[in-house]
Amino acid sequence: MTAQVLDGKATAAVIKAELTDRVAALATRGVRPGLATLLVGEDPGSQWYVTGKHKDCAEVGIASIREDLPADATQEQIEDAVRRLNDDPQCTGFIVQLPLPKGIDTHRVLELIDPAKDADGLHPTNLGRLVLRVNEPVDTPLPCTPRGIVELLSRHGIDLHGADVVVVGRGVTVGRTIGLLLTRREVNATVTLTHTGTEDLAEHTRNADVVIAAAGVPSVITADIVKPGAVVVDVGVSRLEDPETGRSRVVGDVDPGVQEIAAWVSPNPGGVGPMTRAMLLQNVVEMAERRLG
Ligand SMILES: Nc1nc(=O)c2c([nH]1)NC[C@@H]1CN(c3ccc(C(=O)N[C@@H](CCC(=O)O)C(=O)O)cc3)C=[N+]21
Repeated sequence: MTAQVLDGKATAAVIKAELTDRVAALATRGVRPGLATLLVGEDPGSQWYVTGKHKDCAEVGIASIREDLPADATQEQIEDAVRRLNDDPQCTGFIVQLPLPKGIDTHRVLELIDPAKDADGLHPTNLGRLVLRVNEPVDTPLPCTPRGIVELLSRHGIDLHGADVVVVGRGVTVGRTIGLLLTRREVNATVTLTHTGTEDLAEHTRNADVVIAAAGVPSVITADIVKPGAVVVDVGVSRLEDPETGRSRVVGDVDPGVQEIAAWVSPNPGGVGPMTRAMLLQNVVEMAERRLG
């Protein structure tokens, strides 16, 4: 038996179609959401991601603004760019593409973002509000990858009520924040957060109904440590050089053998990545809707 596919690409397309209608409804009320990206430096991977975000915006009718700074931009120049975007009325939400070059104080840059324009949902104010109001209707932007994972599962009819979820990896963008979404009353999962200090990872994952692998370690989740019939979400992104072609390819945290034992597996690419991008658009649309009240 092979696992069913948690199709992030197809699900993201459905969400983008819904957002297209919401953007059109905003237009009738005179509002055009606008996403800006701030990219520092010439890293090809980062440029590729940013270009993708602008394409996504065009697809749903969101205006997009691109600010690129050279790799040797100073802390002050980067902070000035953030202030400009905070003040730009065309920009209703923006992201600072990470990572920033070495020597830049990333936290200082991110804390300068106007929380009402924080499209990533990673500003300390928004993370704090999420913690404080976790079981109230959330009226702040939410972290895109965790939100995308919860949406990917719910749109495949997977009920997490009472499920034992094991999260692997304690990074800020996924591991540390996803438990906040999964333990909201309307989701009601039980969450265990594991990390490199965990004594026996396998003991945790073998008992899990759902494994969310966000460690960034290729094939850390193998078939022998997954419960038969489990749901496995592959968030990890590692780049490995293919010795035959010399080209780099993306590999996830989930070993292909897991497909023989799990009930559901998210492909990578084609799973969580497209959902993250769709949730960025959703945050931007919601921020624009909130401005109208
Ligand atoms: N401020 C900020 N916000 C981010 O959200 C952010 C960031 N910085 N820095 C980098 C990471 C990475 N990230 C991805 C989003 C989508 C895919 C994605 O859609 N991937 C495709 C293709 C993967 C491929 O072939 O390379 C897929 O999974 O199918 C990947 C990675 C957002 N990030």
